[in-house]
Amino acid sequence: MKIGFIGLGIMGKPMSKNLLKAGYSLVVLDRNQEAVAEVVAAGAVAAQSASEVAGQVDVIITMLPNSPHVKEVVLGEGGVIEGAKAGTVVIDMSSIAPLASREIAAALAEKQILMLDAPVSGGEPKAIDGTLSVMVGGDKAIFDRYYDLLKSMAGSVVHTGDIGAGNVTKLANQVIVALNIAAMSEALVLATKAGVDPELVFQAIRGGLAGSTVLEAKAPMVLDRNFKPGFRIDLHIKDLANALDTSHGVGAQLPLTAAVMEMMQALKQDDLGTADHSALACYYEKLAKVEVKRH
Ligand SMILES: NC(=O)c1ccc[n+]([C@@H]2O[C@H](COP(=O)([O-])OP(=O)(O)OC[C@H]3O[C@@H](n4cnc5c(N)ncnc54)[C@H](O)[C@@H]3O)[C@@H](O)[C@H]2O)c1
Ligand SMILES: O=C(O)[C@H](O)CO
Repeated sequence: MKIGFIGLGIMGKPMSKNLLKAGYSLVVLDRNQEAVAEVVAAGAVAAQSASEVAGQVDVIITMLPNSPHVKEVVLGEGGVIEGAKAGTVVIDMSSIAPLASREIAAALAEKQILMLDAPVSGGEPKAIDGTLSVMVGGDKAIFDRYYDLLKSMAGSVVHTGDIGAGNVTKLANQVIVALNIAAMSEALVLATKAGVDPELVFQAIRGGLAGSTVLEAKAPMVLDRNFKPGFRIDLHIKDLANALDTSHGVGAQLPLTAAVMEMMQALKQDDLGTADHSALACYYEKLAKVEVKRH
């Protein structure tokens, strides 16, 4: 099967390489020509525009930063909608606003182009290993048809409802991840300030009830002072903004999410927007005038 893949960033590059390894033929596009060259060297063919990608394939995967990027690439001038024939399927794996997914799907439906929203969790390490968690919204029959394709990049692929449900699920994921990193940061700063080695605290608690995937992935980054993304604070601000917007629309209250959003915005003001979201620890460190690190 020939697949289009648009967006070869931190996540899209390893995901596209896993599709090549699984035997799919790929037509790829990104603004970053270095990323394109790397995936072409692994066996893909490059295209010059999204409409050119769409003209050569039956399925197009997008892995772009946010709603405006997906709208531009799919519906804009030279976009997917201009090159795709009726029956083509767009699988948007970016994390975008659920409302935007529904709007893009409705515009595509006017040309009989189908869509799934299929955002992912697991970060760069799981994108490389092909063990991402994929959460999918859209027609169940289309989900079933493309389950194997998605599974070749993932450890789990779960259909959570109609179009937009994938991104609602991803917002729930992002709330949990943000609050977990905040809790971890708060705890490690407390221990450090109280004179206990944070590395020993991590070793002591990781097997207990406080242990988590977030603690395993992010505590070592804080202890090593390694804030290379990973997942940028800027992108997490985007997700929390989408979560807060969605919560207002549906009448849910997210007081902890709102608090962590303010912390992330303060870090962006301190020029940490491009740092990994584990740099949330720096917010607490600044308040407590202490640094969490291995002794
Ligand atoms: N990084 C993570 O750990 C992670 C994990 C899960 C989900 N996500 C989500 O996945 C999506 C992608 O994240 P990422 O970290 O790979 O971002 P990234 O910024 O590394 O990659 C985005 C890519 O899209 C390309 N791009 C942007 N606009 C384009 C356009 N108009 N035409 C062609 N290419 C264009 C960029 O050049 C870049 O290579 C985001 O929605 C993010 O929230 C990221
Ligand atoms: O779940 C994840 O992979 C991170 O929170 C980035 O989206």
